[in-house]
Amino acid sequence: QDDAEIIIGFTEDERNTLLALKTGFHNTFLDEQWQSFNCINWYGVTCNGSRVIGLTLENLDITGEINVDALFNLTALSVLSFRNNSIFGQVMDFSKNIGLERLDLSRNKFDGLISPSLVNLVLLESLQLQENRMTGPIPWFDQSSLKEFNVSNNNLTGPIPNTRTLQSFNSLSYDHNLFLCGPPVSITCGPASQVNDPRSSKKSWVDATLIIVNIIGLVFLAILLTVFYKKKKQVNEKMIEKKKVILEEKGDEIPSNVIDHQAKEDLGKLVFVDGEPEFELGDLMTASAESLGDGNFGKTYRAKLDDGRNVIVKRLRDLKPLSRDEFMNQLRVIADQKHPNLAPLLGYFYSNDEKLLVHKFMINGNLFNLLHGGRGTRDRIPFRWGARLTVAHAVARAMEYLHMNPSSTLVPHGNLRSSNVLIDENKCALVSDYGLTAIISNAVSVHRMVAFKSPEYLISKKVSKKSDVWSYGNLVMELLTGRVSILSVPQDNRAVDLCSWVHRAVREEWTAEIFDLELMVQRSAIHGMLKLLQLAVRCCDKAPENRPDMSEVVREVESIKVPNVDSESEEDLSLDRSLTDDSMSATPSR
Ligand SMILES: Nc1ncnc2c1ncn2[C@@H]1O[C@H](COP(=O)(O)OP(=O)(O)OP(=O)(O)O)[C@@H](O)[C@H]1O
Repeated sequence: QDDAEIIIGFTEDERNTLLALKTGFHNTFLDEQWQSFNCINWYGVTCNGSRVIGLTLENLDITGEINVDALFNLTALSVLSFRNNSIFGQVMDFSKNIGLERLDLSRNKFDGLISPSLVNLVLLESLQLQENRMTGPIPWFDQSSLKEFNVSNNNLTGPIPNTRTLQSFNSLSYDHNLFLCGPPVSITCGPASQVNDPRSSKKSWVDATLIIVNIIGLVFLAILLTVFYKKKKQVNEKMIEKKKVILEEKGDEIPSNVIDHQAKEDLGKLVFVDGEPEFELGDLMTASAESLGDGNFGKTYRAKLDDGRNVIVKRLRDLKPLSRDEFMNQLRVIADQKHPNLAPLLGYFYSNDEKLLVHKFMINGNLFNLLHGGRGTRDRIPFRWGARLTVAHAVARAMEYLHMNPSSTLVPHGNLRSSNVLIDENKCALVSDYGLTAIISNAVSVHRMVAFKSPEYLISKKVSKKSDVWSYGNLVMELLTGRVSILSVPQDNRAVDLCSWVHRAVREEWTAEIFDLELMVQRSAIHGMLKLLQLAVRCCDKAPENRPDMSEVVREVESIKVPNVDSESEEDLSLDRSLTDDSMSATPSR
């Protein structure tokens, strides 16, 4: 036998397991390092002479996915760290790694549930799962060995189990999750949130029986309600018909609230903002749908109706516990806000299980993609100064309107960011996702909405219209610098805290580097760009009272003049004119 083929330090199964991992990682560094037959030469792998006991692959930019059963053969493993990579997919199953003492998967992109196999690791001392995308509840960890524990910055939900181990860590271990409740965090759990001790089989059996009895009761109730509502609907329809006949006989116009009333009485019907139903819920359900993303408040789909029309459907989640009437009232307030620079709501839907918003589909996508998409490629369409100024103006006008509206909430938008500015078929900028603070649960708003990242919220837990002004300042800085704002995509590794970055640039006098290079081709625009930058800096002032209000912002943006490109001697490098200065308009032609 050839000497080189003698495996030293680990078993053949272990070596093959590591090679399989390496294949999934697509990491050239490991490809070079993990080759020999002696464990001692393998980067990040620790062997005790015959078995693998440690695997530490930190900060290596690994981007692959790991099979859930990938570590089954590493049965002697006591330390595992994949800290600070970009590994995605479900967390692995550790049921065969019973000697594991330290596990660090922090700062990756793991999603799905925290593996329940971890609760059986009786030697586990340290568990670091922070800064991932894990969902669902925290399993019932009660091993006394566990001394370090961190699940912060994930999307975990539900009550924190009441075990001595989990209760011994402070709230920092649980910070920044979608919705964790109960001690040690300060959010109280609602009556519906209950977590069961999985070891209490008797209790589970009693609970299961109760659940079955409840389900039978609910089914019965549902049948009763359906019969009741059908009857009620028939009576209502007859009454409305009668009312219409009387009004017609009298020669009166039929009031529009007859239709509204009818919709209100009809459980599970789409309510259209502007009068007559254009399609039914059934049409949406049978339409072919493409997912556009999983936003902070639900999934967004583009649905193609049978007649070829596209509409946007948002399936809302994490709402306040609103009754049907409260939800409908709030939606009516949102629907009543009409401005040429606000993305209009077409309709909405409420049932116990489903809350939907229907919007017009904006064919030109969002401002984030317009600003950052295709950079460094030939597909990039230059986004010039005049067009950016027009967007700044359009957004300011929409925000001014929201702020002047008498029915506006404490923070009328709450979540102004570049992905919430849409571009319509006329290249006009429209602000979307306004008014949601009124319906989204406070815990989620606090974690996800831009206004709650403002200095005043961090210091005094207060937001106001001026928090929207701060968000606007950040958005304008994103427009001027062409850098990804941390408020737009916090997890993007290019993302920058633009307020601090611009302040530093101004303080250290490297102002020339502030502006997006794409803007610098038009030298005569510098004066206007500096004016807009000064305005953005004021909007981002730490003290809300020093920020201008939105009306003042509109006036200042309007005072900035766009130089006439034709009269300039300078070179405009843009070949594709489709998104240059003249093509963007502040007001859509409808
Ligand atoms: N009416 C629309 N027309 C076209 N694209 C839209 C429309 N509404 C939303 N989108 C796009 O769909 C994607 C998902 O939107 P969604 O609002 O769910 O999440 P988001 O904007 O990324 O974050 P957030 O939940 O904080 O608003 C985004 O790229 C958004 O720009």
